[in-house]
Amino acid sequence: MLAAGAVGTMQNRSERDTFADMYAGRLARLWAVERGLVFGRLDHSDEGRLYIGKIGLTDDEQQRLLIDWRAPVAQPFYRATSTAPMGVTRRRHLQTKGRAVVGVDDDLLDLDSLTDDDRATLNGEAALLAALDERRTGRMRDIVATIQSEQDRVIRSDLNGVLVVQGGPGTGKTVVALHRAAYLLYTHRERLERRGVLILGPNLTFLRYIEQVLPSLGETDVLLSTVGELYPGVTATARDRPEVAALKGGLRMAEVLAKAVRDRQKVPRQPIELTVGRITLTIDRSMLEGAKNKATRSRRPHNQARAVFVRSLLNALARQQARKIGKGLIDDEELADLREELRTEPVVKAALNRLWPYLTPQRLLLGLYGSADRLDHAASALTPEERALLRRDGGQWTDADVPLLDEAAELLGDIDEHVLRASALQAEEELAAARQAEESEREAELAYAREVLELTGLSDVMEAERLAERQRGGGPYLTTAERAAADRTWAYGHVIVDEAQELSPMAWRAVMRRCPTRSMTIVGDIAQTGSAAGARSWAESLDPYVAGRWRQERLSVNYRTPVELMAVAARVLATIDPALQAPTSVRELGVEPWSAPLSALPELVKAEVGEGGKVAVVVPDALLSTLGTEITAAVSGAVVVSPEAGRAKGAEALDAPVAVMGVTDAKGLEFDSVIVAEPDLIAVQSPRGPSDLYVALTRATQRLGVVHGRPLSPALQGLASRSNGLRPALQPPVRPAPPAET
Ligand SMILES: Nc1ncnc2c1ncn2[C@@H]1O[C@H](COP(=O)(O)OP(=O)(O)OP(=O)(O)O)[C@@H](O)[C@H]1O
Repeated sequence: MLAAGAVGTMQNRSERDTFADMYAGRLARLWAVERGLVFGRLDHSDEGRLYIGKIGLTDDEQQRLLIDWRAPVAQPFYRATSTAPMGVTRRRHLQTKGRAVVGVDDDLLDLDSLTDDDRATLNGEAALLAALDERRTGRMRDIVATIQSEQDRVIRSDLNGVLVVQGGPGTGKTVVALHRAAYLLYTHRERLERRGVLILGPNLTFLRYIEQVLPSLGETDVLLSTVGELYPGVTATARDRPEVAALKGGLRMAEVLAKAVRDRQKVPRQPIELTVGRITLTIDRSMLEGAKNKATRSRRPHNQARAVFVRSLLNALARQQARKIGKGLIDDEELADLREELRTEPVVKAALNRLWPYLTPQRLLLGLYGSADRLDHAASALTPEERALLRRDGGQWTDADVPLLDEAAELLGDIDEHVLRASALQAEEELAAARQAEESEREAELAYAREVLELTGLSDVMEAERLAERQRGGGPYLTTAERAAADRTWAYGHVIVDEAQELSPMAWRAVMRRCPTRSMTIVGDIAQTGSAAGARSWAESLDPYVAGRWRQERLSVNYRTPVELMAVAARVLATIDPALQAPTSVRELGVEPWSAPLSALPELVKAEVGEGGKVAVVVPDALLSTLGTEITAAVSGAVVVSPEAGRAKGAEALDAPVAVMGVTDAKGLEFDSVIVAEPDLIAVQSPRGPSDLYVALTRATQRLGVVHGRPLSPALQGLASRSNGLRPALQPPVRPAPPAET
């Protein structure tokens, strides 16, 4: 298509582009599923043989060659057992390298047909254990070949309603949620392709970690985002202290914002005098009250109610003007003429802007944070100490600000497009004028113009404008996910929230707005809640929206952390709440967790790197920069993930041999080897510190150590000590039996 070049009529060209896009998409999808394209075979007692793979394929005669794993006929591959064989006599797992089969592993489900030899070599779990033992690459991989039955139930659960998937660390919640997205897109293609699927994750590094999974399943059009990226045009680059995040995340902020908007609709005590030409007009209190009442009764959001306010006030002023110039009673037409004349008078415009300003969410929020007076008024329901926590001048947006911006956008409503365009143009003109100014003035003016754009949120408006232009003007084709990402009011067909226990009540409001049909999958573990504003129970988070209408599935088997490591984590879990149950690990490796002095950290990191695989050092937030510097100086290629790091840094950390990070950035990730520094400092760094420690201790797939200067708490005492590069008590790992020969 591309070689044909851009020739012919406009229609020809546009057809060519459409086909080129379509083929490119198909090609990308086929490349993405190349690894492990076919991984299973089902032998049925009656229907013969079916091959199961990542996508469905037919030959030129439309004969089925490969069944998509999501198709209903593929279900026995995941669900059949020897007690309920679902018509299957044998299930075969195929391991491939490139296009060659390198191993097979059979489950014989019809036990009567087994020979004695079969019985001796039968090992149904070999494929799973082989997959779990593989070294980590820094990116999550799909698990289509080894989905377990309890996971399959979650993946194929009905599209409608809210499904909560509760499970301990490593139970596959994330990977299962991603496979569910692929399954739902396959089964409800028509509905979901149009409305899109949104997946929310806890941080940008995590999004990088999971971003390959859906493309590898042939699905490319899903939007991955964090709550901090949910508001188009704003990127949260800072993190609030726990007490500030907790305050901003609380529902009281909804009322504070509503009040802050009302406070911007002013009725001054003193009348306002305006000189228009040779006469003086007066805006008095009763005119203002009347206009404000009409605007409030219109029940429109602030920026749209402004039109009602302005019209009412201009009518009153026009009548006053008519009286003053001796016209007495005027008809509607004359009234309209006078009103339009007044509308363009600079003094009138300025007065209207003071009385009922157009507001962007950014301007409202910064205006509130930036003024102690405004805070005292709007946030009178908060204590003085709480109000002080909100005070700030400018600065970067934080994750906790984003749901507040979203809430403000609801209260304010959109600004008329022509007003936006005019203001954006004006701001751009100011910028251009500043560029031409004298060198000495230039810097200051430029900075000012930029600040204006930034503070008023017009920089985003212009972004949005450009995007709208792309959409209108036949620019590059936008996918559903791209269009949805740019539109704050987009209603998704399905929303998946991962690490959902971290969402604050204000964040839930923002998420629920994006899914009016409430078709959602909520994935998380209440015991891992780290955010001070996060959930203490699913009911507390969800009942305000779907009371009695959400269903829960539990995942109980840990596929990540070996038994030896999980035993340590379980002791920490018991300190949070003795009633909490750690998931059961599926593997035993014979490698004991160890402890060592903090001073040995750089040496131990080197030793771990020497053993191979990806290494993470999880540290208390307060020590991130010192320990980060120490490790990057000692180990080449080590990368520190700081809260400000964007997606690029996150990806760098995943690819590095060693990554140093706080617990918030380690959420949802996994590494071959993990060293937790000063565990007891992690446990006290925030009110949810013990949960943070539990998260840190459950990130490893193979090896775990702790280094400490402070005494260890009882839960961590008794670990084998390791002060040099040597690993204590290394025992030969218990390996599963080799797969059956065929
Ligand atoms: N059926 C399976 N086959 C192969 N690997 C699996 C299977 N289920 C889970 N895993 C692997 O187990 C690991 C943990 O999965 P995942 O990260 O989804 O767990 P999680 O429940 O989200 O954990 P956490 O709550 O700690 O973030 C991943 O490496 C995943 O690929």
